[in-house]
Amino acid sequence: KRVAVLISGSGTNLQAMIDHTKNPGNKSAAEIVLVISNKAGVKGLERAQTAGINARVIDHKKYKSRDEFDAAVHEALLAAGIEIVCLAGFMRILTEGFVTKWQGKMLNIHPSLLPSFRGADGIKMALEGGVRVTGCTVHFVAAEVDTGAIITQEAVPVYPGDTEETLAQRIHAVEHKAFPSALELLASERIELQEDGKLLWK
Ligand SMILES: Nc1nc2ccc(CNc3ccc(C(=O)NCCCC(=O)O)cc3)cc2c(=O)[nH]1
Repeated sequence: KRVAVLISGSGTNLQAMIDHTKNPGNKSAAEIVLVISNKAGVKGLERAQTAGINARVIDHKKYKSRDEFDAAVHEALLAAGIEIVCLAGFMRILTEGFVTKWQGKMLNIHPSLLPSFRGADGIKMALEGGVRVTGCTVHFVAAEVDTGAIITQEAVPVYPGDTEETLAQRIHAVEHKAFPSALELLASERIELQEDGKLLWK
């Protein structure tokens, strides 16, 4: 399956997916053929170029509306024959129209055990919430942020004295396993998103 990864920054999850899909031993059903960033000059773009993957910037500030930005992204995905979209630290909320077009084909990774701590700062909220276990969630993208069907989750302990940095590092380590495995499930058609929004294991 032809995969595009949308990023806004360093792209550490992008690197994990590049390493996974490029490793012949994994016999991956996914091939990352396009990386799109909404911000120029971010490390994720260099990671793509180093891996020989087509990378481009679609700057949301250059578009008059969210719809027009999303339409430009959609056009780029169609032009590249994309079948699966992965959001890897992509920080723009996507419009319902775009999400509907990619229903059941778009994955996101979130740094908490959803439905706990939805939104832009899952790690900080877990620390402030005083939880002893948190982790990451890979889910299908639905119009309402961080509510799509859950595919995989990985748990990590929260230790006394943890800071956002130490906890983020522990979560990133499991993200780099969870995202490639969820991508593999979708690319090899072992999972599907049902019409009712529930996950179907085939
Ligand atoms: N419709 C839809 N789109 C998404 C876009 C990105 C992410 C990644 N996780 C994200 C979760 C939250 C945010 C957020 O609140 N950012 C601050 C506002 C930025 C802006 O103005 O756009 C961004 C990404 C998830 C979703 C999702 O679940 N559904």
